[in-house]
Amino acid sequence: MTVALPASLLLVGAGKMGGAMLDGWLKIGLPPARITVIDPYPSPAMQALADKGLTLNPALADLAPQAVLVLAVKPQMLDEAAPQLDRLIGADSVILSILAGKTITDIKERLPAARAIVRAMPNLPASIGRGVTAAVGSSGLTLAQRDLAQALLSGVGSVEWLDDESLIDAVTAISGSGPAYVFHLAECLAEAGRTLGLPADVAVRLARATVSGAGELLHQSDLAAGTLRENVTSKGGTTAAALEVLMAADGLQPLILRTAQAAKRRAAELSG
Ligand SMILES: NC(=O)C1=CN([C@@H]2O[C@H](COP(=O)(O)OP(=O)(O)OC[C@H]3O[C@@H](n4cnc5c(N)ncnc54)[C@H](O)[C@@H]3O)[C@@H](O)[C@H]2O)C=CC1
Ligand SMILES: O=C(O)[C@@H]1CCC=N1
Repeated sequence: MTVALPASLLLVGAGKMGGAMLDGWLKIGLPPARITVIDPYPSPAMQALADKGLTLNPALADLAPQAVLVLAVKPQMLDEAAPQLDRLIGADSVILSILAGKTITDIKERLPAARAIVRAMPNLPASIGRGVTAAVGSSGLTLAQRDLAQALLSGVGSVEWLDDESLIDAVTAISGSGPAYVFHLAECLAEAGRTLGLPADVAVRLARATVSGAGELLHQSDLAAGTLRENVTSKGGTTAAALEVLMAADGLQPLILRTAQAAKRRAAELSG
């Protein structure tokens, strides 16, 4: 079943993540003429889209209620952004929030007119249509509104619907922030390569190709990550020697756990 894209969509905050999602929505056929963007510091890409029919920073008093309002400002900017939005919420409007930490209750407090809210946590690979988003719907969300949110979110990658909003902070710690951990792995591999004597530019290229190639293999393969790891590991070989360090009791797993716990704690601090 093809679900229609929204008749009107207001994107509040078109930075790295809002901009990435917008790119995806344009690619799946949402016409620029149906999109309005509010951002005090619009990127050149946003200005270019305005030339193609997207409405950029209009007088909000002139705007009709919107089918979908996407909240994509920093969580700390919600208080500043919200007051002007309430009158743009109609009886059937869906609020789609991607703000880390901000709960459905937090959003309802700022937008009293909101009935249907989807709290979602996407990630940056959305910019190439390869994101993963976990989402949870508020009590007032109808099936049709959930389908509309699904149509938008699946336009930028895969979607996991959750019943329990309290899990979203854990999602933020794993897949929301997760791409940064992977990019840092590429930085660490390159640094290790330099320390082992490789020219810096060669080390950067090897690390980048290794992380992206392994990621793509994981994407294309049906095999579990552990099986793919074993496929690299010859008995008594170099990878086995490396993994003895990486998989030691004080190796990567406890470090990643502490990493994710720090992110989850911060998400909780951003609520309210
Ligand atoms: N960057 C990421 O990988 C992810 C970010 N998020 C969430 O997305 C949201 C945005 O994060 P980023 O895109 O990284 O930040 P960003 O700083 O790149 O984008 C925020 C945008 O909001 C604009 N803005 C500031 N005040 C505004 C206002 N009053 N009205 C409208 N726009 C305003 C800024 O000019 C900026 O373009 C955050 O709430 C974050 O938790 C969620 C998942 C992943
Ligand atoms: O760093 C942040 O707070 C946001 C949420 C997940 C990724 N970026």
